[in-house]
Amino acid sequence: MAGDELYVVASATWLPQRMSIEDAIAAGMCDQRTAMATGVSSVAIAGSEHAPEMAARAAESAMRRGGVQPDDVDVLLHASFYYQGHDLWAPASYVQRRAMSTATCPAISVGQVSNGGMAALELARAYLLADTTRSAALITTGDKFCPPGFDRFRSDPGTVYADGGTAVVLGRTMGFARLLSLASVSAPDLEGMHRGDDPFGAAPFSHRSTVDLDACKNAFLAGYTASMATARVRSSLRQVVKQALAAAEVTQADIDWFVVPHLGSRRLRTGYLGPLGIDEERTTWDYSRAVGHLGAGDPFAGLDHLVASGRAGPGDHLMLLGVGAGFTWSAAIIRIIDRPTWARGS
Ligand SMILES: CCC(=O)NCCNC(=O)CCNC(=O)[C@H](O)C(C)(C)COP(=O)(O)O
Repeated sequence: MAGDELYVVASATWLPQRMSIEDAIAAGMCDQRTAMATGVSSVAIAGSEHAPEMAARAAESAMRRGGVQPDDVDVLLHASFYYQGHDLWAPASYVQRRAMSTATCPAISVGQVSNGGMAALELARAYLLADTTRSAALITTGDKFCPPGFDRFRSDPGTVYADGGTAVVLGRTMGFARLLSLASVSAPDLEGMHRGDDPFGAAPFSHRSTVDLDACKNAFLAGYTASMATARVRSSLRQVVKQALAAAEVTQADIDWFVVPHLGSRRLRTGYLGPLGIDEERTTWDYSRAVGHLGAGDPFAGLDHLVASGRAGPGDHLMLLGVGAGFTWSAAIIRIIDRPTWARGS
């Protein structure tokens, strides 16, 4: 293997139990209109589990699947963006203690809102390539979008939020897939989309008791019209896809699967399927609609689903797409090399 080849050695997802959308409607958590508009069929909703615990469980599973020992890992990057359970604390170190207790490598938290997993993957790649003595990185994500501060069905209309953890091991040793490229593009002129005209506060929830991204978006769009924002979003997405394809020396026609953000059906169609001209059947939509938006973890959950289910196999090219408030977009191209022993059909 050449010096700069990096592989996905293992992936894993830890999800709490699913609530059907019908039960969510019956419980008064979701209205029929939201169910119809988002097309979501069920949502992973944590009970007593908390975000870093779910991340640690995914990490333990990934390390077991990859035969990775704590001392093999040179950096742990934990991505999240909602409350991790304690006010001033190191969730990445909690994940490290739970999943790799004897490790002494750096454990770092990464924040890029819903693109945090992809940002961590990009940082992990650079960290490993910066020093040939470094061999593996463990990337985890974990979030729990629970009341009182978050309404998973109403805080961000168009997206239904779910709870869960994901993990990926990126390394120099041979894995089930090779990371061919990863590109990222940002549009900081859109950062106000998730801030609106709220004043800066002195403590969380100093302006409202529950996250209301629709209020922020509507305030922002008063000055930056929806059509301008939509055009900016679409052009940035196309740019990052073009960069990732070029760096991998493949074309979009070579992509067998698109791992898409777990957005509602309208947002997915208008923001991704339409602008990129991709068929829903070539995406992870039928999986994502049954899980919900896992915060920073969608790309890894989708990758893990395609591989573990056997739907993605040797020779397949996957494009992982991430988007985060800010906005930042990332696209990664990976080629499946082998069907891991933990995958169906192996
Ligand atoms: C806050 C969590 C997070 O980082 N989410 C990723 C960023 N949000 C999205 O990509 C959702 C889609 N939203 C958008 O593309 C822009 O807000 C648009 C372009 C204004 C469309 O908004 P919509 O009409 O879908 O509410």
